[in-house]
Amino acid sequence: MDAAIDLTDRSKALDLSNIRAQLIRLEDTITFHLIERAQFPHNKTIYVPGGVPIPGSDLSLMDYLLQEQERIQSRVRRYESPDEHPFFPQALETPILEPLQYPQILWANDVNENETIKKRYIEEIIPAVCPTNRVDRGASQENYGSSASADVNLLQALSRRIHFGKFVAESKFQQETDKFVQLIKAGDRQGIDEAITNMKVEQLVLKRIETKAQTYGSDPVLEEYRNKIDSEAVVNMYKNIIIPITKVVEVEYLMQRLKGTQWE
Ligand SMILES: C=C(O[C@@H]1C=C(C(=O)O)C=C[C@H]1O)C(=O)O
Repeated sequence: MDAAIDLTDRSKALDLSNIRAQLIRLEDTITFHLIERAQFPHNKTIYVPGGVPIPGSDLSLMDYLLQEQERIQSRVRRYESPDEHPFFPQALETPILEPLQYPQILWANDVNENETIKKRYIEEIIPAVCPTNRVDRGASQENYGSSASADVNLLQALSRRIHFGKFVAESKFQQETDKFVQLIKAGDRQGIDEAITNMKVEQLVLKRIETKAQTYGSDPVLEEYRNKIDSEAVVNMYKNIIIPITKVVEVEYLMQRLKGTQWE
């Protein structure tokens, strides 16, 4: 997919204020996808391999839909973009569109936190945002397809947001190269984590996402349409899952940053 931030312009892509603006924009995407998913109950069956019989596949319904979505979107070069990371890399196909000419912005790395993202999404995020009090009445009566479609949109948005940590890390590396070279050469992950942490920005993110969840989750006119999403659950998701995994991406990206450089 062609990214909203111009990744064909290296200086713009590594401007920290531009990157943070993109993270803010992704808050809207994630909040609206959460509201969509929270319409439906947990529907735990769609996350269980074999829970819904799929001809020719032993994947869960959600994994199957995610894999096939990535397959078709790879054909319009979604995964050529440096800010996109597949959950099923083995399913990607050759794009039918001509490749975009991306300059080298990020250093070569193999950081991909999607397995962690998906595991925590299924085990922690869905139970927190979806009503779990309804009995699952099975495929013939529950919105399995709509739930899985909303999951795919959400997981792709969460993956993009979290892996934007690579651009943040590269930007910070270029701003304080000597400091990060020393920490990376020492293998000091804790020190790198402290160096990339900006608590003021994190607090602003949490305050903003709480306001967005409350605002987007309520109809501006009809009183009865309020709290379509649990804003506390959304804040906890950012605080305990999204921001921490983003920082893991930053740290692990930086741990690979000296490969092939004069500092190695
Ligand atoms: C993304 C950044 O790096 C870190 C991660 C943040 C996040 O995931 O929201 C916010 C601030 C930093 O602790 C940043 O500095 O903007």
